[in-house]
Amino acid sequence: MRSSLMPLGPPVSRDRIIDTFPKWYTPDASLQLKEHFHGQVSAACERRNTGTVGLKLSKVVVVGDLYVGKTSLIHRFCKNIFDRDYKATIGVDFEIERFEIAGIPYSLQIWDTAGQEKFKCIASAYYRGAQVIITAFDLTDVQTLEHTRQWLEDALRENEVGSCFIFLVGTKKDLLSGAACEQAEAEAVHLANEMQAEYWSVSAKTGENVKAFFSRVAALAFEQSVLQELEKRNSARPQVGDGNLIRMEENSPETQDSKRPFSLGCC
Ligand SMILES: Nc1nc2c(ncn2[C@@H]2O[C@H](COP(=O)(O)OP(=O)(O)OP(=O)(O)O)[C@@H](O)[C@H]2O)c(=O)[nH]1
Ligand SMILES: [Mg+2]
Repeated sequence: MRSSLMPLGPPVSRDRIIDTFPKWYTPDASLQLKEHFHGQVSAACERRNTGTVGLKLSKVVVVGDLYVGKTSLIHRFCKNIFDRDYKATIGVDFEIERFEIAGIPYSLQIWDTAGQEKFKCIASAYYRGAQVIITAFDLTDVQTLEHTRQWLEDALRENEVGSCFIFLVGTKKDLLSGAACEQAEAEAVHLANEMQAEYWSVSAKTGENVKAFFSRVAALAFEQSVLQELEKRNSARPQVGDGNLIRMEENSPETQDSKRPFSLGCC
């Protein structure tokens, strides 16, 4: 199941309002290079005609080795806190973050999973139904980058092929600078391309890029949710066919159009 219904709440905070399509971190490893919402999505949002999108929770799963900073990244974004002390995640945890995107309410359910081997079987039970998979590694520890392939493989096994946006995120950016940072990022960008992932460097300690990163995640997931909603509606729309029969039209130009971003933008 991709998402579940949730009740409407109070207005979202100002820094969760997204009006323009958030940009990528680097064009060398980006899922989409466009700078605006898809035309059909903007039109649907203007008409407030996005169906149940505003009532659903889109699932985001964060995976990666222990100690890379998954919990810290989520806590920096959702609670604006940073804890220097390490407290291992046991199994899984989640946060719900509410946005308003192009005037439409939208929510992410962000799942924080344990990196420790002994909790892996508990955590992996929660991979299913992810719209976004975030594979995190520590920019100062190349081994954790190497392990992201395996984390991604495990998460994808529980999901339909091509149904998830994939991000590769280098954490603890504050600990690296200059040539060392460039070298680590270059290796990560290379791997991100192999994984068909979008690459970001972040720091939970300073907050660098954290909000921009999650805004990008939310906008890509939102756009996909709206397009899926429109596609569902279009393909179910009855049309009068030859001989005055009512038939379901699968190949209308509108339906074809709304499919295009999936092949371009999604993994
Ligand atoms: N300097 C610095 N330290 C960080 C950053 N992010 C996390 N840390 C530290 O790294 C350690 C591990 O962070 P966690 O967020 O608990 O790591 P985790 O990936 O959730 O670990 P598990 O739950 O065991 O999988 C903690 O001591 C954090 O304070 C960062 O951006 N910069
Ligand atoms: Mg943790």
